[in-house]
Amino acid sequence: MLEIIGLTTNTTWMLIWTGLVLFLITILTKWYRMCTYFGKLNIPGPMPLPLIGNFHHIVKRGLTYNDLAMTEKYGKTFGYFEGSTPCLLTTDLKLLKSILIKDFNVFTNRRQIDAVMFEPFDHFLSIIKDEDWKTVRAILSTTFTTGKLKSMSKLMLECVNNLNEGFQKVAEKDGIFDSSKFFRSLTLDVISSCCFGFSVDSIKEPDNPVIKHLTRFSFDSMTNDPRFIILVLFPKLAKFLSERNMLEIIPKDTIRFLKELTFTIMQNRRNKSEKRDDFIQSMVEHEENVAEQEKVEQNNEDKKWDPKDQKHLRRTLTLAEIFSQSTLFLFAGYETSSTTLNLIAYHLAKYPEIQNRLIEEIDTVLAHHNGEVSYDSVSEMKYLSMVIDETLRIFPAAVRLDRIPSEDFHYEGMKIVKDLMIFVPLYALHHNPEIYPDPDRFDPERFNDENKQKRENNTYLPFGNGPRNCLGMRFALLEMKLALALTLSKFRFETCDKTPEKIEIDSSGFARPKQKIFLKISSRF
Ligand code: HEM
Repeated sequence: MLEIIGLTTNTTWMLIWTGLVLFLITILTKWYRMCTYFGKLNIPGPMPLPLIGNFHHIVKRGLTYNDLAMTEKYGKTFGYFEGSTPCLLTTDLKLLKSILIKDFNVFTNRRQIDAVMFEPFDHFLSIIKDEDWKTVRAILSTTFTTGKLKSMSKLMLECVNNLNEGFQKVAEKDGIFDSSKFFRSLTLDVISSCCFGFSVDSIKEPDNPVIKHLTRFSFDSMTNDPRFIILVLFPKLAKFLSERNMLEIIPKDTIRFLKELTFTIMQNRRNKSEKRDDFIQSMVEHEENVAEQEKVEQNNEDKKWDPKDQKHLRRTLTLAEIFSQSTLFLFAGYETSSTTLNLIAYHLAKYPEIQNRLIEEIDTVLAHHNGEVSYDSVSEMKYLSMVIDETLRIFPAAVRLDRIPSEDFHYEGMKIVKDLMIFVPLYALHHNPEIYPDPDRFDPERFNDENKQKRENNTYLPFGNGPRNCLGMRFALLEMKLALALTLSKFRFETCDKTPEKIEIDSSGFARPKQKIFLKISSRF
């Protein structure tokens, strides 16, 4: 009996030891491959640690500050590891031109994270690839034309008026407000109204179920959120957990609620029981155009759609695809625009002379437009653009661009292999003192015509560049200009005791300030 037990115990220990040794050998082999990976491609970079690669630096310094520190240390182009995933970071202007524009056919796509390839993420324009991306991008672009934006500006102004009502109430008390909270409310209302087709006032009705569900699209700092740490460091584990409903990015009830809402609104628009100048309406109009064109084609052989320039517009989006894009607009447009507005208000409060000059411009332009804040009047406000540009330089709301090459690519002796993750660290690019001397200083003059012309292309990329740049750029700029012009025509921002002296950004990937920004608002009249 004992012999048998002894034998079993020994065998068990043998198995455990063999397992451990095999595990160690696997880790060491993998680590060795990681250590030699970039050297073989002739790309410099830091030594990785086993399993986590160089991720510990991101946790320690924060995503953006780490990008800056590594760029300063390893130069314009280098490789490093996020977990065991090799990544290339570059701020080399010539390489950027290749990646974003010249060799776009090689660098068309972004990475797909397997663990999140389910509804609504699976149809996101930002994630889909190649021809599918081209088609959906062409269809969605019909929503962001000048004509459509002019119409949408009225919906945006309704939301800015709600914001100003909120500001008025604050100004009548002590004037102190949490700037991020107010601007988040604004951008949430704008996305809800323009992209989901549903009008809300989140300052007045914070308990509205739409607000409750939409705000679930905001995330904690990447390095504080275990879900993102698993996604980055252990993508296979993330996929395994996600398939078993153990890694939830957005709660299921929120997806169900918003999907039903989108479907109902879409049906109402299709049967013409309501009409609004928003994204959903654009998609219904697109469906009608395609149906109309098909009718024309059936009746007239000569009027066939020119397949060369119109081929992508022949298809219509499914309801699931439309819902997915509305959700993407929320992801892409909510945090980015609100963070930027929050930081603009902060800088205006800190630099009263800049705010005075901006207010002067707003008053002068509005005097020529019967006092009306509109698409046309804000388009004439040059200094307003300069203030927004400089804020997005110091704090690029989306802190990195990413692409993956579809084939091996050779650049100045380096081999950029197929499927290698490529990142463009915007914070590091925008803080290069050779391009922007004294880079932490807030100076909108960097964006006057003369100074802009002096700089090379691709030195300023808050909205990316090339065919895959930000689809919502003009939408976001319009929203921010309308918000600032209307607000500053009535109010002035000031600092208060609770205003932070310096801003540090977190690792959410959105240049979001770590500190709450409290400001004071006072009525101008
Ligand atoms: C201050 C506000 C915003 C900033 C700084 C910003 C920035 C960016 C950046 C850097 C990219 C990647 C571009 C590239 O890879 O070259 C991007 C992509 C995108 N953005 Fe924005 N964005 C903003 C607002 C918005 C808004 C309001 C929307 C929608 C209404 C939007 C929709 C998109 C979409 C759909 C993409 C993916 C485009 C594609 O893959 O074809 N963004 N944005």
